Amino acid sequence: MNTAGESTQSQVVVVMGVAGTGKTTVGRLLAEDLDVPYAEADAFHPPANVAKMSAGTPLDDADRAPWLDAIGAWAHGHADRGGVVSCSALKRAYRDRLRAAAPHLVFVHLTGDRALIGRRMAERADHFMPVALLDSQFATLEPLQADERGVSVSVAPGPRAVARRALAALRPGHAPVPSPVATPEATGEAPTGAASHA
Ligand SMILES: Nc1ncnc2c1ncn2[C@@H]1O[C@H](COP(=O)(O)OP(=O)(O)O)[C@@H](O)[C@H]1O
Ligand SMILES: O=C(O)[C@H](O)[C@@H](O)[C@H](O)[C@H](O)COP(=O)(O)O
Repeated sequence: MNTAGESTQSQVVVVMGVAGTGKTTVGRLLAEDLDVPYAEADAFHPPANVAKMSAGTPLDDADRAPWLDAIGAWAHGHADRGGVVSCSALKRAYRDRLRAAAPHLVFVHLTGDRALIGRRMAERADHFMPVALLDSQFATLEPLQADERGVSVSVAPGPRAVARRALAALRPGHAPVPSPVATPEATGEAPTGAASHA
């Protein structure tokens, strides 16, 4: 990753993935480690979006457009200082929209299977997002493609390990091809996209 040889410190990192995958938890840890501001995607939703999800209806592209634009504006505004923002960014088109506002974004896709994420969501208290929407989140999800700057990290381990693995994957000079001592299985991370190959 870091094809341009940039320091992770001055990058804006988008922590993406389906609801309940740990974007908030891991995103905060990453921001702390990088010593950059953190922003929570849910804070950018218009109230109507929160009401819709709370009622058990998935958002559509039109609902997500102003939300993505608000997150893109935040990312653009933090391009110099760096930052970490959570955002499900489920579709390629959504990530394109974010990149249109902030071209140098790098994505950390947190991945986990439906059963694990469903359990974690069910245990999470005081959150508007119903577990019932998880199937639609997985159905909508389009993983990072080969030309997108980013890495995928499994959320099977605890949050600190996930954050550590994400940071390692983001570091300049990260091994482009998994070596025998650092396979995706061993590290819990699955490099994806052009960025992970730098
Ligand atoms: N790696 C992890 N291991 C165990 N539990 C986790 C992990 N990451 C997040 N959690 C827990 O899972 C729930 C969902 O995490 P959260 O950060 O709110 O996800 P998201 O922001 O993607 O919806 C929370 O209760 C959180 O404490
Ligand atoms: O695009 C969407 O459908 C929503 O933005 C969704 O992906 C997001 O995850 C919710 O805001 C729930 O919040 P959590 O991801 O924090 O559960």
